[in-house]
Amino acid sequence: MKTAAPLLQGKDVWFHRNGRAVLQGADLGLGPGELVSLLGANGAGKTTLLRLLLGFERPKAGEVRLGQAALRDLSRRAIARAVAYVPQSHVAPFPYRVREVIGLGRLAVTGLFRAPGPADRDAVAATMARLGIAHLADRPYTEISGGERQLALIGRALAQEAGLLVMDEPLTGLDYGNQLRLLDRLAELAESGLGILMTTHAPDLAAMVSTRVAVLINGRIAADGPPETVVTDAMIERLYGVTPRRTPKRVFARPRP
Ligand SMILES: Nc1ncnc2c1ncn2[C@@H]1O[C@H](COP(=O)(O)OP(=O)(O)OP(=O)(O)O)[C@@H](O)[C@H]1O
Repeated sequence: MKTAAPLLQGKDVWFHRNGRAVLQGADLGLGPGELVSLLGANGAGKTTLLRLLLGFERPKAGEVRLGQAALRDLSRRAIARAVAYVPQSHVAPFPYRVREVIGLGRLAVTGLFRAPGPADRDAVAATMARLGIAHLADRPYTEISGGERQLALIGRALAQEAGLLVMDEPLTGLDYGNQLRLLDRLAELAESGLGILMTTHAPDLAAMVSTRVAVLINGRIAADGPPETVVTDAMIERLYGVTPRRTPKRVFARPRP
């Protein structure tokens, strides 16, 4: 990472959509070396909170701060130098090669009006090596697997040289193996100093790797702390309205001998 990441912090954030209060005083922070999972039921407002933390939307009340500055006072480029965003996995309309997708991250560093130079090509190569995807460099982004696509998007974010990474449901659509592999990569990146905030619908997986788990309920962060204190049976019931199951449920009666 280029510089120590500043703290990104949403403080008492309020936001309305269609006259409905989606966020009602949410507090959430992200610092270097943290891997924070944000849990919440469908429609709870997780993506909305991420968009506010990234400066794509402005809170109706409260504020978002990046280091010493209010986010609203910073340019899009200044924010992008500090905070990279990996949106929900998508299929690109154009078959860019993986190295080109990652190269797009350099725009935040070089600006739009300078052609990429050897330093940019080196940065892209180093990023692919770091993520173990150098062998995919010349493959079209549209023809790689969901797990590989997710790594390419993380590569694009890392090439931006931002110290903080915000990801929206990175586990969605990945098979169990790729989910675990991706989480291991994210844990390694956090150990190397990157601050990572991700939304997820997989509390058990989040609990395995996160340094903190935050829970969004009724527009507020209802809990935020170490996984073992937050991801409890009681919290799962409160979040999703179900009792967690760890043993298989027998649907059919056993045949009589
Ligand atoms: N573009 C939009 N226009 C209007 N309402 C929206 C829009 N996007 C989201 N909403 C509404 O805002 C609320 C919060 O949505 P948001 O996408 O932030 O939730 P989420 O927790 O990320 O949900 P999910 O887990 O289903 O992805 C929901 O009620 C949703 O219907």
